[in-house]
Order: sequence, then C-alpha cells, then structure tokens
Amino acid sequence: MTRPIYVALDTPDLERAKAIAARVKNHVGGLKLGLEFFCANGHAGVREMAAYGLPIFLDLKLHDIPNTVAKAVQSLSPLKPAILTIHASGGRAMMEDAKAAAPAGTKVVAVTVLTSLDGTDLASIGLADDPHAQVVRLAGLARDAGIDGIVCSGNEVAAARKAWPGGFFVVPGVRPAGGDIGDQKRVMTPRAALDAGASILVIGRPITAAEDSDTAARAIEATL
Ligand SMILES: O=c1ccn([C@@H]2O[C@H](COP(=O)(O)O)[C@@H](O)[C@H]2O)c(=O)[nH]1
Repeated sequence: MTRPIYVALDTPDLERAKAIAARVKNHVGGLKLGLEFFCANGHAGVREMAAYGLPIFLDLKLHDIPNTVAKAVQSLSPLKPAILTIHASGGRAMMEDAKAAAPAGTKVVAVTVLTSLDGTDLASIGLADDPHAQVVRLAGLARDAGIDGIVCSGNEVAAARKAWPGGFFVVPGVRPAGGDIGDQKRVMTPRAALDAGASILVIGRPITAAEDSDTAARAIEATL
C-alpha cells in the first residue's frame, strides 16, 4: 500500500531528523526535507536520510529566473528526489526549464499560494484577496508548463483537480481535528484533504512536535 503521509522533518539537526524517521518510517510514505534541513546538512544529509529507503521529497521551493532555477535543479539531480518543489509564481518559462532540467522520475511540483497566507496577506502583496482563485489560476499555468503538479491547501484541491484531473496534488497545512494550527492559515484534516483530492499529505509538527512521534503518526494514519 502506498502511504499518503510525507512527514516534514523541519530541523537543522541531522540526528534528530534520523531519530524521527526511524520512529515513523512504518507509518509514512516518504520523508520531506525542507530549507531548514538542507541549509544545515546539504547533499550529504539528504543521502543519509535516503538510507531509510523511503522516497525523498526535497521541498526547496526554488524561485528565481529560469536559467538559475534550471541550474539549481541540475545541481540537485544527483540526489534523484522523488519530488522537488519550485514556486509557480516564478512563471511559465521558469517551470518549463525546471522540468526540463529534472532527472527522469522526479516529480516537479509548484507551490501556488503558501498555506500560511490568507486573503488579507494576498492583498498586502498586491494580489486579489482570493487564495482559491489564485490557486486555480496557478494550477492552470503549472499544467500548461508541463510540470507534474502543484502544492495547495486542502481548501482548493478539489477545484484545482477539476482544472487538472491528471495533476499530482501535494497538500500541506494538514491538522488533525482540533490540532494547533500554529502559523498555518488554510488548514484541513487529513481525511478531508484526501477526500477532496490530495495525492499526498505533508504533515510536520502534528507528528514531529508530539511527545511520541510514532504514536502521533499511527493516530493520524488511523483516521485515513
Ligand atoms: O504552502 C506550503 C508549502 C509548504 N509547506 C511546508 O509543509 C510543512 C508543513 O509543516 P507543519 O508543521 O505540518 O505545519 C513545512 O515543512 C512547510 O515548509 C507548507 O506548510 N505550506
């Protein structure tokens, strides 16, 4: 069975990331390593985490001019991540060039609107104050650029999937019912996000900040 949960190992501490991975590896489908982990541990750290035998999701959210992003993707290629993120707001050419530079087997997915932002935040950066419309717009751009999918919240995934039935939909901002949302603003429960059309769920603190990450991962898995 393919497990839908990718655990976000947001720590600069390699030993801590390894300890959590060892605890939860039988209840998750993959390990997500982001900027906090990568800036501290680089390629060598990613290779150590790959030794757990789970797919690696490199969530580096690349966002720059097309040439720079393509060269960064080339530099990451030896790691052969299962999933790699870029930002959809970098534009179509950037997404096309990122996909062209990625190794076969790596899904390139584009972040649409960060799940930590709401309508007020979008308005403050000069966008229409409607995350839903912005996600659907960027999903269409990502689809047309030929990449593999997008990152969005559970609130938008059904509409985005309608616009792109064959897309791969990564959903963070996932919280068990009643869980602390922290800095996230657009959240959904794991079950509801899967029902809405998520391909995979990204879950960090509800597992990693729990007293026992293994028990927390099992409890979330039991709701799916
Ligand atoms: O829009 C986005 C894109 C990426 N993320 C990442 O997902 C995890 C979520 O962690 P939690 O502790 O479950 O909140 C984190 O690594 C983010 O960088 C996101 O939250 N929203």
